Amino acid sequence: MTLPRLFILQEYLVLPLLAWMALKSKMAGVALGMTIVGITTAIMIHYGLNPLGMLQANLALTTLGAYILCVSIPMLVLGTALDQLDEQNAHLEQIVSARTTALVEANAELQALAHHDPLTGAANRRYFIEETEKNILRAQRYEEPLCICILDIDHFKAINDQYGHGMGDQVLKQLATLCQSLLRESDLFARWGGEEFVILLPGVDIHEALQVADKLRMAVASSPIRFGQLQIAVSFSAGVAQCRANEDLDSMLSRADQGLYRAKASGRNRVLHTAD
Ligand SMILES: Nc1nc2c(ncn2[C@@H]2O[C@H](COP(=O)(O)OP(=O)(O)OP(=O)(O)O)[C@@H](O)[C@H]2O)c(=O)[nH]1
Repeated sequence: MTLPRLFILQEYLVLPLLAWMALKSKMAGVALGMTIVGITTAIMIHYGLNPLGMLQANLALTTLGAYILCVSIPMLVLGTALDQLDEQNAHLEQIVSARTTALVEANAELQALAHHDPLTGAANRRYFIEETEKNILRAQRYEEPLCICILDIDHFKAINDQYGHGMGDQVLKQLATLCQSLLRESDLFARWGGEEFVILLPGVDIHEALQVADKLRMAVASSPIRFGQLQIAVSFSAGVAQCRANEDLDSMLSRADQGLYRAKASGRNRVLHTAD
């Protein structure tokens, strides 16, 4: 039996279906689509429902074979191209993701460089100023105590002159590491410049700040700095100031500096605050 030409499975009507399957499932879709078309048409031919409008089954099967060959080649090309496109997209996504990770890491490194002193690893002057100014405003608003401390290594020039800059750098590094290990997480230890360091002590009044600074002073004085075969004793002098109402960082630094000056003048290796 031959189906009326209008109602039979028109070969070109199958093409949009195959193209759709190729787009959806790429090569797998093309293979599945061609299999469904081939099997369905072969079964129809077997039962005499000749979808290709031919009376002779063997002629219809030959035509089906040729049809499948003609349709499958462009569909396979399409499926392969889409598969390759997918692979390229996945590869591009990998590259973008790797570059994004590298950028995030580089950004974190830049942030660390922008906030830290390269020699000692302590916070740098700029970061200290930013953080301390914020903390001063907060402390004044909530009427909480806050102190800063300036410490300066004693006779540092003599250390450089006598043992060389390598030893001088080692002193700076080891002193910074030791002091940081003795401070709270909420404190901020920073290199102000040269052999001078500053400490932000939030939530701490002048009595506690003097105690903290003295604890650091004693620890430094009793921990000789080792560099190669050399071992030397180091000390520092420090000045401390507690934040007053409406006072800014410059004023606090200047008062702490007066304490430091007095500590140096009265023999070094001590911690003092301003007399006023
Ligand atoms: N090794 C080294 N030396 C530095 C660095 N920055 C500054 N200095 C040296 O630190 C020395 C500071 O000397 P001074 O300001 O005279 O102070 P001091 O010798 O410690 O004297 P007092 O503070 O009065 O006890 C100078 O010789 C600087 O060259 C650094 O990063 N590494």
